[in-house]
Amino acid sequence: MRPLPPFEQPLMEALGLVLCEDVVSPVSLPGFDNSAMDGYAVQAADLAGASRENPIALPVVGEIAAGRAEPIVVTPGTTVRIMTGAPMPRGADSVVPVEWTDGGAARVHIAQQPSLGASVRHAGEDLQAGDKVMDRDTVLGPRQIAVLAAVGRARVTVRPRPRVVVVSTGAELREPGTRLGDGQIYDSNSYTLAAAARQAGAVVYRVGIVDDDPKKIMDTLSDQLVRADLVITSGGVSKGVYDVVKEVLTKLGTIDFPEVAMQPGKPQGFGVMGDDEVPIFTLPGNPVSAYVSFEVFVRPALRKLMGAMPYRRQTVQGVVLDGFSSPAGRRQFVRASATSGDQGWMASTVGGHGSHLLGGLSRSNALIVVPEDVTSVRAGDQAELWLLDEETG
Ligand SMILES: Nc1nc2c(c(=O)[nH]1)N[C@H]1C(S)=C(S)[C@@H](COP(=O)(O)OP(=O)(O)OC[C@H]3O[C@@H](n4cnc5c(N)ncnc54)[C@H](O)[C@@H]3O)O[C@H]1N2
Ligand code: MOO
Ligand SMILES: [Mg+2]
Repeated sequence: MRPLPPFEQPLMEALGLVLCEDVVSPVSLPGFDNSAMDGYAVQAADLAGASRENPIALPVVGEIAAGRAEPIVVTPGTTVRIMTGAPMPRGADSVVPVEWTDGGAARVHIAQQPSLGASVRHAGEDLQAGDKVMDRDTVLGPRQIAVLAAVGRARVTVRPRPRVVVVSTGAELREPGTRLGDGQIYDSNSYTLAAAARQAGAVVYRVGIVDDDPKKIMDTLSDQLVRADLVITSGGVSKGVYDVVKEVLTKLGTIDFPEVAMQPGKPQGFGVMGDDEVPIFTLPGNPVSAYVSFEVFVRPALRKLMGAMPYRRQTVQGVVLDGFSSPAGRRQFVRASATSGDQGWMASTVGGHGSHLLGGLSRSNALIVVPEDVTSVRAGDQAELWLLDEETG
């Protein structure tokens, strides 16, 4: 699986994406000497000895607002009213803030001498034309977008959002908003996975429900391939008579269906489909298994397609507040509610451990990771916590 080929995007569309060029600034910042204060541009030497008791009066020979380039010169013994961000007039070396003055328009009384150069922001003090301001592979967030805009970039070269097709398999599934018949349940997985993929930066096509019918699954997946950079299915990968996803995909692609030593999320599938070798994850159907599998396998894969390498999940160490047992030989991901306070991170389990138990999922914001060789976690034990809801734009 390789990162998607880069293309040029308008700056705002690049939010959350990975930069694919080194950015060199064509301009200096600031671009010109300008005032840091609303006040008066002066020659500091004119104000020697100025005090509240004995202010020095200067004639105001003009005014410069931000955005104006007035051809005014501050000669000795004169001043120009100036606003924050306005270009410094020739001749002036310092700015007196309006608070040190009586605010006069034609003539101003100044009660304090500024130090030489005070409140002047110098051309190029922030960065120089020709400076490299950003490295390729940077993930573009608000702070990076700020710098790109400030140096005048309207478009940047980034890797695109992966197009992700999400399919739920299962004859028992119905769309939310419709009536359930006997034995039927609402399809939550396609929503879970679509939401998670979109939040991770993908453009998502939620195809929804396909029956456990090999031909229907085959036709749907073949049809969807044209618009997919990645396909995610859920359900039908265990040992049931109607778990037909494996059978179909063996014909459509080169896919492995391993059992992974984790809980939830034991039955998994990953491989490539079609002539373009589109990657596909076949996640287990149990709702919590599907979600945890997304976090463990799909999120890093999306980041790789987007070019962010290597993917490093933010994890913290925290104290587990309630004890539980954990299966031997499987890495367990336990949904939890985590908070950080004076004592560091603390986590309580929510909603039970069964991979069908969805009720508590909405109250969780973390996963407690229990290593394969640990079979019991006691209240007060330290554990690794995965903080969920990482946003990438
Ligand atoms: N004999 C065995 N049975 C099972 C094993 C096993 O090792 N041997 N593994 C269990 C584990 S662990 C898991 S996880 C599940 C995986 O099942 P499948 O991937 O085959 O998924 P399904 O059978 O289609 O569904 C399982 C379960 O999840 C519900 N489901 C499915 N899709 C959705 C959806 N889109 N939205 C909400 N809920 C969904 C489905 O109704 C089933 O209850 O297999 C165990 N069995
Ligand atoms: O591995 Mo299954 O995903 O535990 O329920
Ligand atoms: Mg099954």
